[in-house]
Amino acid sequence: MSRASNISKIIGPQNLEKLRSTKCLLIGAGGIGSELLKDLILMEFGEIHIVDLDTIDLSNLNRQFLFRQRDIKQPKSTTAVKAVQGFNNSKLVPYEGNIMDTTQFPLHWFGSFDIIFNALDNLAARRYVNKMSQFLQVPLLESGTSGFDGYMQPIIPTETECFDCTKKETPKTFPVCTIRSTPSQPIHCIVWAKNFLFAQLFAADITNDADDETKDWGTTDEEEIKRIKQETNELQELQNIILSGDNSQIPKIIEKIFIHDIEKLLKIDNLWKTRTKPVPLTESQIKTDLTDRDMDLSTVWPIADQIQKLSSITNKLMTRMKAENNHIEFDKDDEDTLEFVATAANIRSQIFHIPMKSVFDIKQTAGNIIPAIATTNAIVAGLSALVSLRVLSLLNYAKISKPTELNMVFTAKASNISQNRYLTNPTLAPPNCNCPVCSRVVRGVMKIPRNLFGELKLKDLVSILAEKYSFDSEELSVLDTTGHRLLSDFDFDSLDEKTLEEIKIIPGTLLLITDETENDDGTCLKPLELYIDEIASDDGKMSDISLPDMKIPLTKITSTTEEDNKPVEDVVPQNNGETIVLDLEDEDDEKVKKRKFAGADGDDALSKKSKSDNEIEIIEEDDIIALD
Ligand SMILES: Nc1ncnc2c1ncn2[C@@H]1O[C@H](COP(=O)(O)OP(=O)(O)OP(=O)(O)O)[C@@H](O)[C@H]1O
Ligand SMILES: [Zn+2]
Repeated sequence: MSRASNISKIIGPQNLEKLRSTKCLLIGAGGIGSELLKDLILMEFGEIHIVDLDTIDLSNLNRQFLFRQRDIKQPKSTTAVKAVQGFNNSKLVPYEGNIMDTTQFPLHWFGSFDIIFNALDNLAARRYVNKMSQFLQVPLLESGTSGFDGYMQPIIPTETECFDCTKKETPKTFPVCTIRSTPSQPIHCIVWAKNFLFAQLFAADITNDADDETKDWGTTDEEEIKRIKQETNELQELQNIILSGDNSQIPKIIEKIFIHDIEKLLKIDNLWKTRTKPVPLTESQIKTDLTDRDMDLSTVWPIADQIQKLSSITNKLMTRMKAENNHIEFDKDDEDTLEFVATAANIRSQIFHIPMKSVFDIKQTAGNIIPAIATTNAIVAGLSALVSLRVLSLLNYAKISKPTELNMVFTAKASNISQNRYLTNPTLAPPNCNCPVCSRVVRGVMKIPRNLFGELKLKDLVSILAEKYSFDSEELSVLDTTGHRLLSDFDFDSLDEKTLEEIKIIPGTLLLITDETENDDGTCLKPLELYIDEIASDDGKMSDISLPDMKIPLTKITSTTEEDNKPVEDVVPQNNGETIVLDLEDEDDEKVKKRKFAGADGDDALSKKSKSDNEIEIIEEDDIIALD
């Protein structure tokens, strides 16, 4: 029996025809994405557009079954499409690119799809796609896995919870001083070795922000801050040694980092009142032997071997610098960079009385590797594909009368199967009325003729919006949520005379417009999120600018504290109190809004970022870093 007649039996010939004319977007061609692509093809979706920004790595091959050894370094999206050509009746369209790139993937492009499948691995992209689905009211099937655990959540905009209705694990930030002066866990040393030492020595374009007065050092101890700044400056001298290619100076580099810098730290008495003092290396421990030896990456080496390996690997990287334009990025799959970070982290651990780890273990941490299980990916992708039939109302025997009858799925105590069901499938909840993404704002698209971006001033934009929506222009704040910048509010108007182009409001920018006026009854207008789009015209006029026709609803004023953002129910599976991070990472852009609401001020607001460039982001739990 043919595949089509099988599907036809299940969903009926009419629904099969509908499925064959359905256009879907699949974002991510990794573990879940490869599975989903196969599933969607087998179900005979009419068009499948697949986006991925990455190329294939050796480490993907064990579970991303569409890829082979010969595909390494090839783009995932196009390779995945090539791999399935043989059994495919769907129209397949691959794209190499970042789904958040508004030039390649503008809002209206998302609008051409009937349904979106997320098969991503990071919070930023998930949140972005969630927002696009909310803008356009396109259903989204969100999914993720971590080892044996996984989840799949259909999101029907305005009807069911969105991705941001529930609180997600967000990366934890370590104070600079913990990383730079007082590490107490292996991860502190790994972050130091990767983000500070390696970046400073080998990423030549690293900016020196040691003099940044506004930087949050995580300490007010002047002496300590002074030491951190001085250390950064001195490291730049070490980078010069690396650039010189003079390998006779390698022992000097190691001596400076693991003896002199530690001795300086020891002089800051305050740091060691309640902590065990670090013990610097001794000069006799520092090797001049630069021979590169093969070592077992799964064992913890003695300190002498760590030092010898660090010397030899520094030598190797020094040589590579010349050939690689004086810039080497850390890459978990680049053994030299990994071994540098691992040995430097371990030597620092030894100095601070922290257990050392094997290179293999450090690779998991520094490379942000969350064990991926092919079967979990297959289960989650399969559920996502099957549930899409209900979302699209193509399963006559499982029709829903309202979207909240749909189910989401997540594993419950997957690693302890005997005591629990493997899968839990609660029905969907309605949107969380406190959700900053789907409930607290109204949305729309503002279309501006292309030629006006260089003419229209911010103040013109403010008055157009004020007139259209009866905002009080004096009380209006404009926040660029894409670039995390406050552009204008009642006590910050220095950008008002600038053109949109000058302040980088471009097609794809998301603006949050808030009228801060509080009515007597404690209500205010809901904030408006606008997607800025262009009209492809070079002689457009102000009257061509289009804004959605709508009345902005009133809302009760609530404070924007963490409490308010509390989810109705936490749907991210919890395992015996342990946090399971479902492949989430990156920043919480709502924080930016909150910071702004709390009163971002001053002329530096334009350059104000959500976090300082040097802040180091870590997901909870010892072994997962979200750094890149
Ligand atoms: N912003 C984005 N735009 C497009 N594709 C993205 C974006 N962010 C992540 N991806 C893709 O999503 C996929 C997620 O797949 P998966 O979780 O299996 O990760 P992986 O990189 O393939 O595996 P691992 O991280 O375990 O080595 C990746 O192929 C990644 O390139
Ligand atoms: Zn929401």
